[in-house]
Amino acid sequence: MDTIFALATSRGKAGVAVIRISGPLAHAAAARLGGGDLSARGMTLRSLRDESGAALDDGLVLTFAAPASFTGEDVAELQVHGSVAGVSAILSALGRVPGLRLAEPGEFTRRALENGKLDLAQVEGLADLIDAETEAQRKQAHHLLQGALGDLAEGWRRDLIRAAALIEAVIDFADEEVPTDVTPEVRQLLDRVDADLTRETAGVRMAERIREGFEVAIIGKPNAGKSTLLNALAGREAAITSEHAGTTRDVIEVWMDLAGLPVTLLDTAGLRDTEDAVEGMGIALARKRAEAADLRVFLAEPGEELEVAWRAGDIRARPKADRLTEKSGAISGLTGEGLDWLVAEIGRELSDRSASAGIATRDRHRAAMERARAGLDAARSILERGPEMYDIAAEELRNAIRALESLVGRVDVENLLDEIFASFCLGK
Ligand SMILES: Nc1nc2c(c(=O)[nH]1)N(C=O)[C@@H](CNc1ccc(C(=O)N[C@@H](CCC(=O)O)C(=O)O)cc1)CN2
Ligand SMILES: Nc1nc2c(ncn2[C@@H]2O[C@H](COP(=O)(O)OP(=O)(O)OP(=O)(O)O)[C@@H](O)[C@H]2O)c(=O)[nH]1
Repeated sequence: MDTIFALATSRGKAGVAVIRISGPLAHAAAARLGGGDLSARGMTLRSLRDESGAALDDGLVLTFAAPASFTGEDVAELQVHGSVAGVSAILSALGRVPGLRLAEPGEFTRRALENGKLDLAQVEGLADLIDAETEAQRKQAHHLLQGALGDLAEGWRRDLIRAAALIEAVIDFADEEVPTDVTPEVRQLLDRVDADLTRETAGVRMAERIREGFEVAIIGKPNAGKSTLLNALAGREAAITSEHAGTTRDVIEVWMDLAGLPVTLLDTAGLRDTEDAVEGMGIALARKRAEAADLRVFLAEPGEELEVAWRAGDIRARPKADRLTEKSGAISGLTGEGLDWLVAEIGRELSDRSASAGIATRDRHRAAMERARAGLDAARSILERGPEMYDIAAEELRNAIRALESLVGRVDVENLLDEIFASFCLGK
């Protein structure tokens, strides 16, 4: 097994930078730069030198002995000053140590997976945690990293294994007088797992929104103040505003952390009948994006006809509050009036929906759970046809069990790994 190394912190000026080394030569390599033996697990301040004895930096050297490390291998960390030149000098010196090579993106985590330190769903959680930019994303990713999905899958797997064992006992003792009516218990086990899988599968959609972000479209007539509102919420001039109706034509997207939730706000072309071909294209695009968005904020007076279908949870805000005497439900991007109310409304609606998010967060999870349910449903209906069909039912249950195992990467995932690790940053 190669010994690999990489900068684990991000490149650039920083207080401290961490260089990680993992593999059989990790401790020897750290000792070589750090001037002498290191304890199997510990932390010492060393003067780091290259092979000619020239000083590189003073740094903390941490050692972890296999298997008690992040990767499960011998690991050493060099915690050095976060200097661009200092870090490159140390990385070059490590590159000259025979037997060491630079790690590929995600390679440390890949080893942690191979050594059973993390399951596949935890690896996905780790990737999400590193990407997390809002509180909701952090919580969701941390839950996954802690192994919540693996725990769930393990519980279901145990139930299905018990159900399969009950069925197989009937097959094995078919000629003998054993209490053969195992179907009530089997049915109960299958019903329970089915209900859990149904709930978890339904929660993936919302969990995906938290992972990827919600789209909130601002729509209304030309000149309603959509771009001004977007800029006020974003806190910067993301979109051009003008008194000229029909200013915005493309969809302008602004990412923001809205009450802990990841939101992409969309500013769209004002909706009206127009002779202008380019504006017309902008309006068509506005409708399309507004319809596909998770939530629509209509800048419109009560009773004003809306040109995009209203859906439950959508919000109507009256434009240009500063010109109104009756202020309820009105906002102004120009004066800031009503913006707290609007942000709270959007936040409340999206967090209500987020409550239905499950632990599973990806298409891959949904697909595995759907395969498990298909096997389980097939087993359940085959069981009804009587004991002569039990072996086929047991086979369907084994398919369901395999699908659950793929959730945490116990089986069938070799071809997925490259894809999953490709998105990792170097040093992770
Ligand atoms: N300096 C440093 N900080 C870090 C990490 C790291 O690798 N290095 N981590 C990297 O992601 C995270 C912490 N994750 C870690 C997970 C496991 C082990 C580890 O040594 N596990 C052993 C021993 C456990 C123990 O001491 O109780 C094990 O699991 O056997 C270390 C860090 C965040 N902070
Ligand atoms: N009094 C007042 N004027 C506003 C307010 N918001 C925007 N305006 C003005 O209304 C005009 C249109 O504002 P925009 O934000 O460009 O409107 P829009 O809805 O994006 O317009 P289109 O791009 O044409 O669809 C500009 O002159 C703004 O300064 C507001 O809250 N109060």
